[in-house]
Amino acid sequence: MDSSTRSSPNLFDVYLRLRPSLNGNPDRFLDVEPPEPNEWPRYITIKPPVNDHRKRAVEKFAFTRVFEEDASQLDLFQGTGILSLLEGVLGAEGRPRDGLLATLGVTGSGKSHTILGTKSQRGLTQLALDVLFQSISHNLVHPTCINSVLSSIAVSDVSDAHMQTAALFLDSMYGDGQSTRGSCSRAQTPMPDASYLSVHMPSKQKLPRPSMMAQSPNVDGFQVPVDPAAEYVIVVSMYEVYNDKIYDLLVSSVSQAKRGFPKRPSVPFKSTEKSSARKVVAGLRKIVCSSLDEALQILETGLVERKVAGTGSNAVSSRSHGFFCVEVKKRNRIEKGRWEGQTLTIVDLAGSERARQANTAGATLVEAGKINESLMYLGQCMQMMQSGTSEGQKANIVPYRQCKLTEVLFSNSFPSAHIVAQQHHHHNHYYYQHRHPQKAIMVVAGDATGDFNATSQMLRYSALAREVTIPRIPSITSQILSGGHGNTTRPGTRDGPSGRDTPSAAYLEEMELKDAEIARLNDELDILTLQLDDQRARREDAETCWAASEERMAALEQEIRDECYEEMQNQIETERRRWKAALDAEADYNDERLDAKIDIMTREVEVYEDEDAKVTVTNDNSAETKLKEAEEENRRLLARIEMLERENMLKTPTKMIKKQRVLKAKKWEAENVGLESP
Ligand SMILES: Nc1ncnc2c1ncn2[C@@H]1O[C@H](COP(=O)(O)OP(=O)(O)OP(=O)(O)O)[C@@H](O)[C@H]1O
Repeated sequence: MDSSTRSSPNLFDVYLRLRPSLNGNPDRFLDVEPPEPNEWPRYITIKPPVNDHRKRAVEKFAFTRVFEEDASQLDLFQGTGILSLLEGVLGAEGRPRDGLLATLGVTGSGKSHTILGTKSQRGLTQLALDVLFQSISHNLVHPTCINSVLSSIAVSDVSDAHMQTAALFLDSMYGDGQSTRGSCSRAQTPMPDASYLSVHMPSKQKLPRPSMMAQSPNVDGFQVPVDPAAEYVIVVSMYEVYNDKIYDLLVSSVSQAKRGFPKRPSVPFKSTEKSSARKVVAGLRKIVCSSLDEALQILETGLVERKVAGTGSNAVSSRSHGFFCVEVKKRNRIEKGRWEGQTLTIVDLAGSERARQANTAGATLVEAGKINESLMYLGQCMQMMQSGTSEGQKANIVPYRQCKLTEVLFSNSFPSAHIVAQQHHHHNHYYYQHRHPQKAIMVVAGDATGDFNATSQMLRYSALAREVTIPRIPSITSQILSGGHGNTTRPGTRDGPSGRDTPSAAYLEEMELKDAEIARLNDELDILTLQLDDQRARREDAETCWAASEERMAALEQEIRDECYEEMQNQIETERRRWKAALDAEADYNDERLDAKIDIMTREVEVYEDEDAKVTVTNDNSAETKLKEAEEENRRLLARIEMLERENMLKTPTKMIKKQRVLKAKKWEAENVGLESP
């Protein structure tokens, strides 16, 4: 197994750290192969537990180096090349590059122990910070000057961050009384356990005190070269990737809730105005630290937030991928130009969990699915990165855009050129800046006596190389020759002087062939069994991802339905208002028309009925003429009636009728006379 051809020389180094067995369990399924003389162990083999009779294949994995159970935190720090990572981040001697340090492992395998340490032992993060601050101590901007450079640091930041000094941030988180700048009497206050081991955020948090944190191992004397002409600042930010979303860990979810914001807002991973070519985690709170103690306090604050903000299930195991970013920014001491620099990102990846072990209830399933999904993509990316293509090609083939985790982890892993704008005498100058790909170190934590399935699955996608070997079953011939076949008499044998069977040469040859055939079939069977297990594990993972996706789709569907409903309601309301307005306008118009008609009618009626208005009417010529015509018509009609009555009387000389007609005529006359006379 030649891993040198598969592993890229500088892009990714993978170390395996084995933790001491919890209960002195002697049933190890993992063994470290003895190294070549003057070399570190690099290979391990895993064998399924003895009670699993189906599988007898042995899997062998290659790593950059394997750290056995007795390795100390300092061994890890020195042996994993973290110093060279820091050299790249400081970039004093050419080839400045970002650094990535990540840990991966099954729950309980010792990831947090390695990367963050315990109450008594510092982890790789604290050790790296210590060496960093030690190295730049003489060039660090003095704490009293931090406030004056804050705005220039903020201007140079490309990620729309909210820049703050550590002093101000810690004051805002813990209140004046608790600050180190406050009274010294507080120093005696016993700190319960402000480290990551404490699960619940106390109602009033206590400022984590560096003097109470682990001091060992000591890394005094470790130095990384710095640029003597430069002044430095260290800017720290922290976030977690949880269910494919990014959350700022330096924004307290408790105070968010107190201010009436129930949900933690997530922050985007996107390209910004100042970083158009490269995506960044945008809008984070970034803290400018002027000492190691401040940086450690920020780290503790973020770790407590990670525990508090998570779900209840988070109490035991970290379910989110935690990111701790240390930006080392520098500028020329004299020219005081633009702040530039590299970032060291330290990642504590969530424990991988087997689908069947995950709780099948709602959120937990989604969560477990998300973790498995992101770790699966991570595995794919790592395998692709280790394949022997050039860096430029890898950028195209590594599928790192599949989820937030791999996007954040790997988008910085490839060489890129991006345009930088620089202000010079009120003019913007643009130039291409070539970025070297980040250097990445992965520490895989493993327990040789832990969960075989989970561990082997994790090793499969994190190791630099993998090989399956089949242990040969003991030769039947050798068994026969050593007399292991018993007393059975076989064809072609003859009785020897001792009375034992001695097989003939032809029989032995035939047995050898059969033996070889059996061994071959066994090998095939083993490989098939192994493949089947692999496929089964993949299927389970895929099923969990599927279930998680379905749930996500259902949630999305509901969201879209709600949105559509709301939009529909809004449209209906708009339409209703429009129609109401149109109806009102119509009604107003009708009212106006009616009013106008009534007006006209009233005026007409006034002409005929309003006695008082007559003077006005007489002045009106047309009305007067009409009146005269009407009177004339009236007289004419009366005359005609009279004439007709007379004719009638002549025809029907009934007294009665005549009398009626006369009466009627008289009545008409009387009325008309009444109308005419005022
Ligand atoms: N190398 C080691 N030496 C001594 N103790 C260890 C070592 N590794 C782990 N432990 C102990 O084992 C316990 C579990 O380890 P740890 O919390 O680091 O696991 P983890 O992989 O981070 O788990 P999770 O994913 O649940 O957070 C801790 O109490 C830790 O101190």
